[in-house]
Amino acid sequence: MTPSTVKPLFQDANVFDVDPSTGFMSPGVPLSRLPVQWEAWEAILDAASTAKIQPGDKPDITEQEMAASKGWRDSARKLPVLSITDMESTPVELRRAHLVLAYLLHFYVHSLPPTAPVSIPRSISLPLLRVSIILDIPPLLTFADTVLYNWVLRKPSDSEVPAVQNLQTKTMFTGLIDEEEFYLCSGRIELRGVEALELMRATMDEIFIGDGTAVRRITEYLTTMTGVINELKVLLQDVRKQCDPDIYYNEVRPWFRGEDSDLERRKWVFEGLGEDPSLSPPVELSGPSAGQSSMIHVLDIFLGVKHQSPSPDKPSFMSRMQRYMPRNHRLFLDHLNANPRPLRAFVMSSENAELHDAFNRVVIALKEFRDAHMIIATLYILGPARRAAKQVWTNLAGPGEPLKGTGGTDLVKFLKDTRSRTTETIIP
Ligand code: HEM
Repeated sequence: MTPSTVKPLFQDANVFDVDPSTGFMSPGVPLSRLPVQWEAWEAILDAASTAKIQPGDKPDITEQEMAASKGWRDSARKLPVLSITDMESTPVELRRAHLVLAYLLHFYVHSLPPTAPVSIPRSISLPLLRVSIILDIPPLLTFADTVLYNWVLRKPSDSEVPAVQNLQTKTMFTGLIDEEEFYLCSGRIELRGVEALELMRATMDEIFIGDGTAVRRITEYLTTMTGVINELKVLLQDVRKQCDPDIYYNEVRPWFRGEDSDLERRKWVFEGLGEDPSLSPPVELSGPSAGQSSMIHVLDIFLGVKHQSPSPDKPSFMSRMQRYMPRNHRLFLDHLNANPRPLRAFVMSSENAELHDAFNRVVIALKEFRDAHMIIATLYILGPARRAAKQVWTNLAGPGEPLKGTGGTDLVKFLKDTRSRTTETIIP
């Protein structure tokens, strides 16, 4: 294959909804309220926040709080099934609709008493299933809903690219700064990562040229990228500044559980599903995880980090998480994966010591990002789980079984594995 016959991989990034300024984040401020036709959804979502609906398995939940939840759920159940026909060709409305309906779904399911059957009313289930089919993502809360399409500007700005510190979260379960900072930490990483995307694009272009000048330029790009990934690590560690681990674990995280993390292993029933032949039951429902961040997946693909599944007949967690990404971002990852000239092979065949070093330093930076991430996961999940009077996660797992992540993973083993896979990418 000659350079002239090969189309650079990143050339059509826009086609995949990867914006040159905001990367995987919405290219402009996302729609913050649906048009009046769907105001009933927005209004009932506001009502959940105003009534301060609490998780049904909150250890010290009061009679009053249970009554408020029940009142809210009754109102949600009484809503009419609104048609989505008029938004079908308007992606920004579809995305906001998915977000609003998914928050409603999680409010509904997780405010139920812990042993009540999970039966999602038609008013929520039918439009959510329909919107999800068009968007080609599962009908529950995803990373895109909580982060990519869930922000406004803190202060008005003329700049096309929002400054990382100028983001504010739009929709939340608790309204707590801890929840907001949990989302914004990821949002800042997405925005800061845009430079890494640009460096990847430039690197791929140079690989297609492949001469001595290209090797020198790639070495420079990789060196810059190491600095960017180090900054992503700092942004991750900064979550500790305003997100308290116990508040996160006890008050925010319970809202995120998917069907596969349900404490009572209840099946989620989507009412009305059988009355519309175009709908089929969801296959798998994992809660939102930053494991759905395309940014980290792109870095893995670019560097050649290969994640493996614990069993050969099951997809790896990372490939499973791609099902939860916006469809075009998933296609972008497939496109990059099909790269006929991967960077790692190019570096190995170049036999250039400086390029080797620069490549390995990027891999080490990503490994160090994962080291920091493990410390964060320990601080925000393992620590509070041990401290919690009622250890919900260990209850789920049963005595002697490992602690589970939001995506249903054996948390510690899984995070150690992804880190090992990163280390294995270093060129000896
Ligand atoms: C307080 C902050 C965070 C906590 C408590 C946390 C926790 C976790 C947990 C428990 C998992 C296991 C998978 C699951 O079941 O969901 C996970 C995976 C993952 N998280 Fe986080 N996370 C945090 C922030 C972030 C951020 C900001 C990012 C980057 C945008 C990130 C990226 C990932 C990735 C890529 C995975 C897949 C495993 C890997 O690549 O190593 N996380 N996280």
